[in-house]
Amino acid sequence: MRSLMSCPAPAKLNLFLHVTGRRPDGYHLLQSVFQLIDRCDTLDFTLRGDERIRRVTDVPGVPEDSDLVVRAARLLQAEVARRTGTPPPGVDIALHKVLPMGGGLGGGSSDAATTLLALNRLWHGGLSKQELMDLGLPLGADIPFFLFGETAFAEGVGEALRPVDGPDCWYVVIEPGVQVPTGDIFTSEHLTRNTAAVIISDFSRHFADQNIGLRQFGKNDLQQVASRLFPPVAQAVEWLGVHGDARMTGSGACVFCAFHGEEQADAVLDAFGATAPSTWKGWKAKALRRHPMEMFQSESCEA
Ligand SMILES: C[C@@](CO)(OP(=O)(O)O)[C@H](O)COP(=O)(O)OP(=O)(O)OC[C@H]1O[C@@H](n2ccc(N)nc2=O)[C@H](O)[C@@H]1O
Ligand SMILES: Nc1ncnc2c1ncn2[C@@H]1O[C@H](COP(=O)(O)OP(=O)(O)O)[C@@H](O)[C@H]1O
Repeated sequence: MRSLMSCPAPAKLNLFLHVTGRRPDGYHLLQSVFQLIDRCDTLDFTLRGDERIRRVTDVPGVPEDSDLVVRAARLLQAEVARRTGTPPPGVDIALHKVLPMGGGLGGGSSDAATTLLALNRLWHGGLSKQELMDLGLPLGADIPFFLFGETAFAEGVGEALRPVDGPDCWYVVIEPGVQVPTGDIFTSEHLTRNTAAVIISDFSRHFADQNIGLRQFGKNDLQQVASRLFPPVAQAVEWLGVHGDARMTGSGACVFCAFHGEEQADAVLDAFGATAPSTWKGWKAKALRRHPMEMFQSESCEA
């Protein structure tokens, strides 16, 4: 049996990230806007003749069985088997990582979301978008957003999502050569957990105001803690801050800044090549209104 499907897993940026409280189980209540960008991991799926789920590429630091891609595939396989009475065929998954781990770009969650979308189709699973979101949430709080598939205002731990318009722009993103473990940031005694709640129209009004330009909305409450624990994060914010309103995404470590055009982003990357530390990486990406797998059924995956 052979059916090959090649699919993108895009990164996200948190345009702002407020910690507004804490649930009884210790998880933090957030408000954020998630923005998709056109920098992606790629996953190739090949159906097998048996029922095994295998990752066939090496991902340094992530054993096969703990990879979110493998865990997501196994969850869906069990769910489809429960619904149809027959387990769907196994699959070989080749994961080609481009997105850094512990970067705040949601790479692992995006890989898992793409896996759920691709296998739901390959297996004719018939799960709705909401059912896939519910299945993915226990694996990672960012997974529902990638399945939601468009710029979103997020609340709860990131699972309560509403569509919102983000700015149409280019981003320069810096990877400052460190990996930030999300748990270390949320457990810090220095984290503030009481930012006042905003409403979705506060965000929309901010970017509708012509005088604001690309100045960012709100703040990232995790940035101060990450900067303290990982000084290269603060250094990257300072470096990029010379060129615009720079900020960290998610729990870090990556730092980003918005620009109206690709040429401006290119000019910043020229300066980056000349003056930034050699341990950092810098690249540009365009804001995406929608997930590239939205067109999934027709074009963006070659089945
Ligand atoms: C901060 C965000 C913002 O988009 O993204 P990343 O920076 O990871 O991309 C997410 O909320 C990351 O959610 P998620 O991807 O589920 O985080 P995990 O790595 O599973 O969380 C590691 C640990 O952080 C803590 N944690 C996580 C999320 C949250 N809302 N409250 C928490 O307290 C929990 O202790 C959890 O065990
Ligand atoms: N497919 C995967 N890609 C990346 N990381 C993964 C994957 N599966 C599990 N992980 C684990 O999840 C952690 C967080 O990775 P990632 O989602 O890329 O970063 P972040 O949550 O900071 O955006 C990694 O350090 C790794 O241990």
